[in-house]
Amino acid sequence: RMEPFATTILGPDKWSDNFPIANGPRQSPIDIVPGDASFDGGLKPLKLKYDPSTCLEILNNGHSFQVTFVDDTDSSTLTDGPISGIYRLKQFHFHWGASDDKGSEHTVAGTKYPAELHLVHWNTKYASFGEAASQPDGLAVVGVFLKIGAENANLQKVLDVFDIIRAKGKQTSFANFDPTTLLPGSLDYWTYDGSLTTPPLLESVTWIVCKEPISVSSGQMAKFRSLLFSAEGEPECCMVDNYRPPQPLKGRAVRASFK
Ligand SMILES: NS(=O)(=O)c1ccc(C(=O)NCc2ccccc2F)cc1
Ligand SMILES: [Zn+2]
Repeated sequence: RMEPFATTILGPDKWSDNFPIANGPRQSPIDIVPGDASFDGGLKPLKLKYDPSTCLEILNNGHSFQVTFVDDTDSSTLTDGPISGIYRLKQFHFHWGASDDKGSEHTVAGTKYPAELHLVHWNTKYASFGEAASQPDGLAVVGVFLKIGAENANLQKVLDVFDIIRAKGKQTSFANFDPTTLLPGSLDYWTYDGSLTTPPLLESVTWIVCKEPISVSSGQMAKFRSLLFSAEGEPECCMVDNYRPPQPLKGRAVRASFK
């Protein structure tokens, strides 16, 4: 059985050697058990306002691919939901498996989805993403599950540039993409206090996980798996299983925005 991130120097089981916070009190992802989540009528609907003109580039960073946004103004923001203040969109990326039966980081009553989208935002009460990332209320990540079904035309716009960013370190300009097109019809969500799911695993994330998945076709999932963990000139290593498994809840409450 291939351990997740087996192809990187440090698999998730070994992250605690260099990042002791890996065994901390608010680590992510988690298994979300809908029956254990408590409905909170005080939770506001998510307000996501994205300006496609802030979309900048797409890059293969060696553990996922990410689409990065210009974040020097409040053009693309997350407000309301479980958070207070204004959080700016920095980037979005995905996690996925070697096969359609795994790949998501969060699970729902033990169910794994083939992939999970993360839209990463930082609290503008801090000066930068880097500073916010070290604060308990610094980041807010919206998670969206991908479920095998109809081909997703909006997602395809991202997959169409994969041949250019196939290897680690490759990047290309990527303009006028609207991440709103990757959101499900319903923005019902679960929320809990967590962390980055890759090193440095900082415990600075308010997680907002949408209940409704978006669709992806099996062929599109194959395209995700055509990316490489390896750089040009290195032995080719397919980018798959770049997900951290669920971590202990350690007494945390998971709240639901819906009944
Ligand atoms: N999978 S996820 O939880 O959504 C996640 C989101 C962002 C990062 C990140 O930006 N890491 C680099 C980084 C970390 C801290 C400070 C600056 C950085 F660039 C890592 C994981
Ligand atoms: Zn992520």
